[in-house]
Amino acid sequence: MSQNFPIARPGMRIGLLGGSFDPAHAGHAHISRIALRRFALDEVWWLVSPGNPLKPQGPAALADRMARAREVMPDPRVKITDLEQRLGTHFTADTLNALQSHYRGVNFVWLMGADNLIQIDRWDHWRDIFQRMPVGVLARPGLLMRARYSKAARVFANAKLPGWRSRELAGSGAPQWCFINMPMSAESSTRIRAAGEWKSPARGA
Ligand SMILES: Nc1ncnc2c1ncn2[C@@H]1O[C@H](COP(=O)(O)OP(=O)(O)OP(=O)(O)O)[C@@H](O)[C@H]1O
Ligand SMILES: O=C(O)c1ccc[n+]([C@@H]2O[C@H](COP(=O)([O-])O)[C@@H](O)[C@H]2O)c1
Repeated sequence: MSQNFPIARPGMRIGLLGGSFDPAHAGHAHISRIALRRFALDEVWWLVSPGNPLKPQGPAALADRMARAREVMPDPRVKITDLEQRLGTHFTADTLNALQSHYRGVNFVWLMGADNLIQIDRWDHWRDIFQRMPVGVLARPGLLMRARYSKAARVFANAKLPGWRSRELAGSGAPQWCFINMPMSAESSTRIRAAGEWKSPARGA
């Protein structure tokens, strides 16, 4: 299954940012750059998903979302991938399992915005995600308190690494997670779609 899979050497520190990217925007680019620096990562891989299992309306065509993502994020340290499509996985826990099996010895970190920390307890096998690899959470406007008191934050309270130790996260075992409070971007795909600024020929149901 290695055809067209990005290359990664054992020991590399790679952040995985999963998302619909429908479309990709400056907020994704912003948190990727912050994650590279604050978690001392070698690379960030965007996992442009075939579709979020919790969203009833399918996203725009994968090829269109990939093309837009490449325009938005030309930084060579950030790889735009359709790995979930290639792996045939839909749930994040399955994707991370498959990637760890394929890339033995690579230090992966699951990255997500604060909105997803708030709702991750609705994801399939969500505790396994925290048990499997370190998790880096990036602040999103207006969500600080809800994120702090979210179920996931409470369940894994003892595994929280303080922000000033963020550079240790990628090399640490799991469960371990870290919340980064930084200058935030208010951009969202919802706003861009609502403004009619993103049109894709194919949109799934
Ligand atoms: N402005 C932002 N600040 C912090 N995190 C963000 C931001 N935009 C997106 N993210 C995070 O990036 C990942 C992928 O996001 P996604 O593709 O769903 O974009 P979105 O703008 O949240 O989309 P939508 O508005 O359709 O929900 C998620 O973990 C999300 O929390
Ligand atoms: O595994 C799940 O149950 C699950 C449920 C909802 C969302 N996710 C993942 O969370 C990431 C963010 O999704 P989205 O649609 O908010 O960009 C993306 O990689 C999704 O596949 C995963």
